[in-house]
Amino acid sequence: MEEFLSQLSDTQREAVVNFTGPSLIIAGAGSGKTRVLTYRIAYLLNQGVQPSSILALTFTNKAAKEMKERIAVTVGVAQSKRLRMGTFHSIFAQILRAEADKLGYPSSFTIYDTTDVKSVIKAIVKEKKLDDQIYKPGAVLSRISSAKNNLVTPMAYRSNSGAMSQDAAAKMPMIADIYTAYAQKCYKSGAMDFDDLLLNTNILFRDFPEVLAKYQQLFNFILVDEYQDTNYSQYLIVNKLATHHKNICVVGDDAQSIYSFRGAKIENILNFRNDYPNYKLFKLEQNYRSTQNIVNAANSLIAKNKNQIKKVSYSEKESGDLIKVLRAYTDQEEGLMVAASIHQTILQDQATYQNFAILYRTNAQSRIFEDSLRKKNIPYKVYGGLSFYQRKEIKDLLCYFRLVLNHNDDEAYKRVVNFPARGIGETTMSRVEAAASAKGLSIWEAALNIRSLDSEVKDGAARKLADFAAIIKDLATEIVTSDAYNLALTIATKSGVINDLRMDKSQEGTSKLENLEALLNGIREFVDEMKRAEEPDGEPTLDRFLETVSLLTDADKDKPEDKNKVTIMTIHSAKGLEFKYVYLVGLEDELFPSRMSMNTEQELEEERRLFYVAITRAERRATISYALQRYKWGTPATCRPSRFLKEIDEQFLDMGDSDPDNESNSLLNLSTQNGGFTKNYGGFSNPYQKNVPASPNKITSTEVKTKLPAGATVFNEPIAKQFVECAENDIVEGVQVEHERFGIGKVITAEGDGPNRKVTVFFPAAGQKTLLLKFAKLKIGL
Ligand SMILES: Nc1ncnc2c1ncn2[C@@H]1O[C@H](COP(=O)(O)OP(=O)(O)OP(=O)(O)O)[C@@H](O)[C@H]1O
Repeated sequence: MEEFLSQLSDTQREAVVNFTGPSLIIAGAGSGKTRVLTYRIAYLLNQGVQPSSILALTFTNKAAKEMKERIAVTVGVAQSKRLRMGTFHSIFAQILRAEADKLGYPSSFTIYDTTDVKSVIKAIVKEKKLDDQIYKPGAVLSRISSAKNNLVTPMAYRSNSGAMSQDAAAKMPMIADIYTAYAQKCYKSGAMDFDDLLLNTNILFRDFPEVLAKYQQLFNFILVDEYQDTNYSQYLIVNKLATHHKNICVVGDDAQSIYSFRGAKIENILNFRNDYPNYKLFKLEQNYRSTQNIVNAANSLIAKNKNQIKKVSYSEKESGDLIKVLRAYTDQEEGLMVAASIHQTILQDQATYQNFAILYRTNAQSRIFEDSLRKKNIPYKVYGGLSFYQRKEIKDLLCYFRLVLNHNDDEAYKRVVNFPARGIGETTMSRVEAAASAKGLSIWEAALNIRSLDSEVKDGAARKLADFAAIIKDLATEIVTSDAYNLALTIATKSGVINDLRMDKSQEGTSKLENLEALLNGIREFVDEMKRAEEPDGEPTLDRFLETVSLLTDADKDKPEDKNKVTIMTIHSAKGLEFKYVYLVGLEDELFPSRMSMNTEQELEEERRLFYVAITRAERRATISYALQRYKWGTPATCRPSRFLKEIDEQFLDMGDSDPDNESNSLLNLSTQNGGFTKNYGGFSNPYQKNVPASPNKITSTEVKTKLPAGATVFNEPIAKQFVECAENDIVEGVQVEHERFGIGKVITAEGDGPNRKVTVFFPAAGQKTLLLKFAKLKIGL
């Protein structure tokens, strides 16, 4: 024990050994809060505290797993495996399963993912004959989710004047109706969405004091990581559970609160002192991750936020490199510059791919970086893309699993009833759905009695529905005797899914079959792992597996084969992670800070916190980039460097290459008169005003200037003396070309033959264009 305590600083050790009563650990970025939490738990176990009486709530399942593994090394697996440790959603899903009957749910309730939720909402909007252009599933979902996270039930919603007037202002006055119908549909389907897991836990604790008392007694020590990003619903659960023993320890950094759009309330951490007046405060201020320049730059920016708990974050590491700012003329060029810089760093520093992360504000920015990394043969992984479990064939089979376990799951029923094809058409299904809605039944129940509910359904169709039900019922008989893997395999076979894909000999069919195999292998691993771990609270059942899949967060989806790759992700997903080299890209106003979050000071403060999180992910070097022109809806638009650039103390920045007098780093060496890049910079002064090319002839992006001035250079090479006609295949990557309208440019890619040859050219005066040589007459430069 002494040995691991010696791995902590004095302040960290204090935060570990003072484990009774309420504790607030305010931890700056990189100050070792994960280490402190892990050791605090290990310390508790070492003091003889029962593992089952410790509840530790983390932000991702991956974080919980890693912490458990570290604890196991210190105190042994026997102890660590009995800890209640995981995300809010996974821990309370388990508690809800154990207590489901009290709320009228089956213990095998389904957890609806976002796709399911949106599909339910779509069906309701259709049923109610509302305008689907106004009541878009995403917008409706966000209203419902926000209501749930503030514990506003459908009944309370109508009398909540704030919510109602907000809906009226957004021209969506029917949200209350949709919310009510949505809650009813989920209930009769025996399904909960993510927000329900928290809302229903609160309802359970409110309506069943004896249940609350049981868990209050049980959880003697409660620890919450990333407390700054808890929402109201989570806050209440924690507070209720802690009232008995009051051994509550929350860890967080108000400067890293970045989830207000999901209902997170920074007030939770700011108000801890009021909730527990006799709390102990521990401030972890030394950053062990980053160099001094990185920490100081981050501090200089976050200091602009008014709303924060005072702390001094410092690093005792070397001062390190200044934060390099890359200025690109276009988004395309930004991609190339970042890829080139990664390539160069790998060679210079002997770094490996996994040391790098490219962080951006919105997912849509990923494509450009994917393209540029691919061109340089740099392997990468994108977080937050379409997950394996959302692929059609995988989701189909998962829906079979769900339906077998919970026949009332409407979304699963609709998805698989006619897959593989069973001749159950849309007409039959819309009749079944209408009957179910009219009678308040699930689709399963309505389908079983369809002839008596809707006499127009033909005997043949009713028989097919009955045959389908027989298959599902037959599969359900296997639940008790089979583990997850055997049950999954039986379902995949008897449902006809595997056979259907086997018949499809196309490449796509083969790859779908391989995906199914991967899913089944995954289930086998899950079973083996659970058996090995001898988890006390559960058998390796299929519903357990489904729950694990439903509650995966992006961070949990990392695959072993993706280990040594550059990571491309949003800043939100980068929370809690660290990389030697971080590229923070797209630092332009309206992109970062986002256009959606520039309206109030609070919104801007959250964007600033996002920037703080991003920069503090870097251990050794942080690089920032921005482009002066970016494609928006198919047309190039000029951009203005982010206001945050101006807010960072200049002394920590290296503006070197983005100086117009010294543009050697830029792949483009444009003359000062090039069209499309001029912009009113709104009087910004240093650090980047000096980088904006002076532009005597103001040309807007729509005015294309086709001729470059004599002596101008393109791509750091002199412009060809003359341009002549040539064969299509002579136009290859790297050559200079001239286009009638767009002027002179350089070929970036070329593919295909003869007149069908397709080329992508960057024209300094007109941006990037993809042209078919059949139509575009290009001359080649000599
Ligand atoms: N006492 C210490 N001595 C040396 N290194 C430490 C110490 N404490 C933590 N570290 C290291 O510092 C880095 C940051 O620690 P950790 O990830 O726990 O920070 P954090 O507070 O969770 O960061 P963030 O909130 O920014 O995600 C890790 O690489 C960790 O190993």
